[in-house]
Amino acid sequence: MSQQKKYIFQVEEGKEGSDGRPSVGPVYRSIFAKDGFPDPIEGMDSCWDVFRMSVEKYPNNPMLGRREIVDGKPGKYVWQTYQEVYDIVMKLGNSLRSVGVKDEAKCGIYGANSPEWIISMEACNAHGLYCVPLYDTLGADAVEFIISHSEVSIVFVEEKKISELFKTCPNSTEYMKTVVSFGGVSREQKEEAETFGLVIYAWDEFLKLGEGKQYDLPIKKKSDICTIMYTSGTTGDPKGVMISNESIVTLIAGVIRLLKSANEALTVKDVYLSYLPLAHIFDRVIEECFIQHGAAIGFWRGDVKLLIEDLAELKPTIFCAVPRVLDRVYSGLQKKLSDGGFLKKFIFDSAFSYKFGYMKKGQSHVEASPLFDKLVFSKVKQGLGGNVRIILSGAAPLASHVESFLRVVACCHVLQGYGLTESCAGTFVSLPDELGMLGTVGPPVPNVDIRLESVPEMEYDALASTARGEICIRGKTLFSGYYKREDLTKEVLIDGWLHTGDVGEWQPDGSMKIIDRKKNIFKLSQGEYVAVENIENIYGEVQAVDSVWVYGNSFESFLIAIANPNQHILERWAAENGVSGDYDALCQNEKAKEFILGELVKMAKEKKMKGFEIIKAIHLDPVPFDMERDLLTPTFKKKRPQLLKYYQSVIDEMYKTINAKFASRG
Ligand SMILES: Nc1ncnc2c1ncn2[C@@H]1O[C@H](COP(=O)(O)OP(=O)(O)OP(=O)(O)O)[C@@H](O)[C@H]1O
Repeated sequence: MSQQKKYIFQVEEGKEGSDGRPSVGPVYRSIFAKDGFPDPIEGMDSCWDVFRMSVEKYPNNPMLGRREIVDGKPGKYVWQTYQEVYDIVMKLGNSLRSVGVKDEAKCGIYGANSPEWIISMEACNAHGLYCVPLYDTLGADAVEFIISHSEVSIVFVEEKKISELFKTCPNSTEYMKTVVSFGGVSREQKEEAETFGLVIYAWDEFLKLGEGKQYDLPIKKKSDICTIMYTSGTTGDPKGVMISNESIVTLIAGVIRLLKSANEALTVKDVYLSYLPLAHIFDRVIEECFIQHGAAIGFWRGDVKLLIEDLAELKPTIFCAVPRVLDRVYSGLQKKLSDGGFLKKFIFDSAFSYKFGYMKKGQSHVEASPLFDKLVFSKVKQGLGGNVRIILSGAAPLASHVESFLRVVACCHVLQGYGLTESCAGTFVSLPDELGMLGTVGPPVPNVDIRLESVPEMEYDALASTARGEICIRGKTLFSGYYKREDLTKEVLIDGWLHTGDVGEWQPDGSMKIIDRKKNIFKLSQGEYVAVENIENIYGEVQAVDSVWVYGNSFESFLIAIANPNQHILERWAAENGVSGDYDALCQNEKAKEFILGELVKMAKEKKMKGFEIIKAIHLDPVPFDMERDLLTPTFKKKRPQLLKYYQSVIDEMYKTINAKFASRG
């Protein structure tokens, strides 16, 4: 670690481990914080200030937009200005007070992103309430858990989720007393609510309660909690991450500094498509940044099949995505290319190699090939609406082949960020036009300190010349603890350092590469440690599969996998190999399984994976892993305990068959 790292500088020495504590590497900070961390904007102490100050500065700017529906058809985006939104927020706040909601009460928001979602959140911010977001994809069990755990007394709910919310009754009514619909409420729903001792209001009805009343807004402190954000639970029960005003205002200051240092900036002209769940920290902080800049936020219609159409109409300038969305963009483009015939593909591939070649020589994506951008790649840009200048991927690892492809063809910056709910999202982000940062999450943002901690059981050494270890974060963006789980807080927050559970490797330029996850390792029966996400990332590069879940446990000596094949490729293979049957039948076909397994094994060998990392059997599910079956989180991460439960019988059968085969061979 002696060489000069361009994008970070050392602020503390590393230390050898002692008293059972592992060694820690040196503490590093972004070069953009060389003269100190950026202070939050003056006068901005809370989330409420973020919004309030923008209302004062940009009252007439469009803030929240949704598509107007004319004769059942979606039309243009219709906007509410900052001032208009503010007026509704104030009314809503008065209504909240008038039904007896007190300071620091917990207020649930359950539904897909919408203007009402943001308005409800801002009303909570105004009155110092703890906002508790609930993903619209959550079922009654999870909603009940969160409402009861966080003691939510009032819930704002999307109209179509009311029935799901009622399923949590009567258990949830120990705390929940009032429900406010984002839209209307039927007479039956009113009656049902009554039977549970609940009061339910339609949106307009609730707004009227506050009319003519004026309640003072409490003074908000930086240290106040503004949100209890429940993690989506890839590792077990959701945890209530308490996020303070300070975390958010510090994060915003860091984003401004970072963009400025990279010759970028958000402006009032920026437009954002709000479709990633606001209940997740990634989208929440991006929207806070947009609000702080007086920029515009347009909402999707809540249907993934209509996303591209909403994109085309809104024409956003910044497009945030989780890798799964970008994977779909990638495979959609690949399919179009292979369907387009030899000549089109040849021209595309040639243009791609030419432009990528110049980018590798250090040219920016704009300079590398303006001609091919215009002739070949402009269609891809148009597919995203035509105005996107930054694609930001976050929340999970982005496959390198998808990243490099998009960096060339999307004609905009493609950046990858890394963070946790506990670190208020963005902790690392790659920099524009730095091709060397491909496959990394870039250097730290300029408001945190980072150090690696050795993980001896996985042989990661934070003091080695190529330093590897668990990523630890220190700074004011960190959470204030898990709500009512002091025990869990103490496990991850030690001496001010958040232990992320993710393993990283410093790169020579000061970027971080996420190489492993401490949270999902297990031992096979012969004693070998398996870092399953790492392995899945490699198998994920195989074109013949859209998604793969690798499984093993300490009672078995080998790994198996469940995969969603790529339908197009599997059907093409079947046609070429004389295998008949529809897609569902193909997924059952032994030869088809052999083909997919063969492709995965080929990749494993190419990437020099160890013998025990090579999967020995596969099950093909034609239905992609989904949220409906509770197999994915709303940010499309695999819910491993649930996957195991769902596929348990298939897994038992696979192990039985293979073990019998091994036994018969002696
Ligand atoms: N760019 C990235 N590359 C790799 N992993 C990432 C990236 N961004 C986020 N992650 C992963 O996401 C984790 C944080 O996720 P988040 O805070 O959303 O929690 P969760 O997945 O919802 O729930 P849980 O804490 O229960 O796993 C990180 O610890 C890391 O493992």
